[in-house]
Formats: sequence, structure tokens, C-alpha cells
Amino acid sequence: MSNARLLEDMATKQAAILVLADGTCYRGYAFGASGTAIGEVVFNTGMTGYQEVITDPSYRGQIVTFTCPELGNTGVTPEDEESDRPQVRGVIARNITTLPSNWRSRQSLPDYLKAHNVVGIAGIDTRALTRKLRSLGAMNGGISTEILDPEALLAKVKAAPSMQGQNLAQEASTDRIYEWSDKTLPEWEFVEASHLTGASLTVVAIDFGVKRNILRRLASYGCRVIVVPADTSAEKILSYNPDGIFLSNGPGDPAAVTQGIETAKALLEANKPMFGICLGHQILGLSMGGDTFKLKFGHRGLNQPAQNQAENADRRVEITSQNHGFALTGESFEQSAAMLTHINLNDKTVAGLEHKTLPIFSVQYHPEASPGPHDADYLFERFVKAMREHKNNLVAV
Ligand SMILES: N[C@@H](CCC(=O)O)C(=O)O
Repeated sequence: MSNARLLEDMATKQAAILVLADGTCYRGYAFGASGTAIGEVVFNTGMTGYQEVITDPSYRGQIVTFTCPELGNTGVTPEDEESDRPQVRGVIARNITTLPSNWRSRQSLPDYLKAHNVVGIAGIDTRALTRKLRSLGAMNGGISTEILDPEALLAKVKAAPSMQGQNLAQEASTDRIYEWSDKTLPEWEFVEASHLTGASLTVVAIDFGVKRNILRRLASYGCRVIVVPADTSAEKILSYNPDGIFLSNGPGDPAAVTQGIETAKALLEANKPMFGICLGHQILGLSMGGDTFKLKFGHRGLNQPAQNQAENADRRVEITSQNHGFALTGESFEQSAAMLTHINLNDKTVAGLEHKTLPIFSVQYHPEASPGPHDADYLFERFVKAMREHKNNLVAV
């Protein structure tokens, strides 16, 4: 979109402002709901998948700015939601399309956000904003269509809590236990290889803010997936006699999810296959004696390189989908029960772990993609294999 068109849009549309905690103010125009949203401003560099990002529970409490220059082109499709509603506090875009071109779309992005009371601001140079966040670090910010005085909005931004120390997993979690069944899962999504069938395998998935595509990928192997709230006790989880336990992604600071960490510790004793993704990976790492820290600006995008450290993997690099602001400290595992299996090649942070003796492993990235590349999808197969082997061994004993 040309600058002239941008200026014209800004003249005809409702004004909105974005203020960062360092006092910088950006002016743009509103889309979605009117109002004010305050949260941690983080950038996502993916060129596709705005709908999956907006509905990903791991983004709770955050205002997401997209470097993708235009959002809304493919509208909103209910089957593509990663949860039942938008989870982000607010959306920052360079440009917004109000007339989607996609036969599957049921609603435009602005209408969807309006219906769910999510404030958006467009007309922002999101690439310049991203460069700023990269050099100064992710910080709180606010977008508003009603407080157009930058100083007044800045006061609200300054009063907002930092992401560090926030336990958001409980509020993102389910409040009831349910069995995942995806009536919309197409036939071709089921894995055909009979030796790998997950039929007769039961997985208990601890929901810290789970993305639907993870549950879909587990179900695609034929596993029975029982989803339980974040505060479910190890005893209750084990009462389902699961063949494997899955720890999901989720929002907030992993170190603050103390109950989840205690549960994971107790589950380690059960000697069952366990698999963790993102927050679930961090919680598993913390339960095995590791530490976490806050990254300067996080990893959120679809092209993060994770290198497999295993000898037999030949240092293969997986291009991965990521969304996290915290990470495990590599050194904290030197004396622990776990070892590092993957590292992020961009900054050498921990991207994967595995228990030295038990069938327990986890990754900081999102093998279910949605959006993103499928390089790491083999991890679901690995989990199903681990559960199958474990079950066969129990039968053989
Ligand atoms: N909330 C955690 C994990 C994110 C996730 O599970 O997607 C972080 O920002 O590091």
C-alpha cells in the first residue's frame, strides 16, 4: 500500500494510537473493537497464519505486531482456530484487508475481532516497530481508540505488570476434563501405518493453554486423548492409567506455574512416556532441575532453526514454528537427569531436552506447526512409538 493511500485511510478511519513503555507513540487507525488494550508487545515474523496466532492461547496477555505487511486476506475460518476465540489482547498491523478472498472464510478479520472485543491498530510500520523491539527488548505497550493522549495512555502502560512472574496457564486452561474428539478431522489425516497405530493408547494431555492442532496430531494416530485442567494432580492423572502424558504449550512465565512443576515432578516417578511442547517443555525442564530466564524479545515466527544434537541425527536442522518469551538455561542441566537434544541456532538457546534414562522428551518449538513448517512433525510419531514400546514391555514382563 502506498503512503498516500495510507494517509488517506488514516484520514477517513477512526484514529488509534500505540504507546510503548519507553514513551514512543505511533499513530494509526482502528480496526476490530474500539477501546484500550494494554499488554506485552511482541512481534511475530510469520508470513502466514495470523488467525492461528490470534487464537493461540500462548499469546494471552500480549499485543502481537505482525511483520507480515497485510493481515485479513484469507478472512477467518472456524476450522482454523487454535482455540475457541481470539486470545491476544490486541493486534498491530501494517495494513488490514476488510474483504477477504477465500472460499472457506466465514468472517472478515476486523469483524471477528470486533465480535470478540479485541482492539486492533493498523497503519503502523510494523517492521520498524519490530526492529525497535529487537534492539530494546519486548516491553509493555498499549493501543487505544479512546485515549488518544499519549501521556495518559503511557501512565496506564506503566501501571501494567510485567510478563515475568505471571502464571497465566490456569486461566488459559480448560475448567473441565474432556475427551478430545475432532469430528472435523478428515479421513486422510489419520496415519495409516499399522505398526504405528496409536489405537488402544491413552494419552492424558495437561492443558496449560493447549493448541487444538496438538490434540489433532495426537488423535490422528488413533490415540484416545483425555484433556485435563492445568491444576490436575498427578494422582488424578495416573488414575486414567495413561500410556503417555503430554504437557501442553501455554502463556505466561513458566517458573510461576509452581503447581504444574510439582505435578510434573511427581509424574516423573511414574516412569511413563512424557512429551512436552513449549510451556510443557519448560515445565518438564524445571521439574528436572533446570532454570528458566526471559529472552530479550522472544522467538515468534515460522523459520526458527533448531539443530538436532543426536549423533544419529547427523546434526540435522529443523526449521520450526515458535512462540515463546522464556527459555531454559542450558547450564542448569549440567548435573541434571536430562540432557540437551536440540539447540536454537539463532542464539544457541535450549530447544529440546530428553531424560537420560526415561522415555521423556520435550521441545521448545511447535511440531504441530499451525502455522508453520512440518519438519518437526516426527516428534508425534516418536511419542507414539515410545508409548507403544513401553506398553509392549509392560505386557512382556
Ligand atoms: N509462555 C511461555 C511458553 C509459550 C508456549 O507454550 O507457546 C513462553 O513465553 O516462553
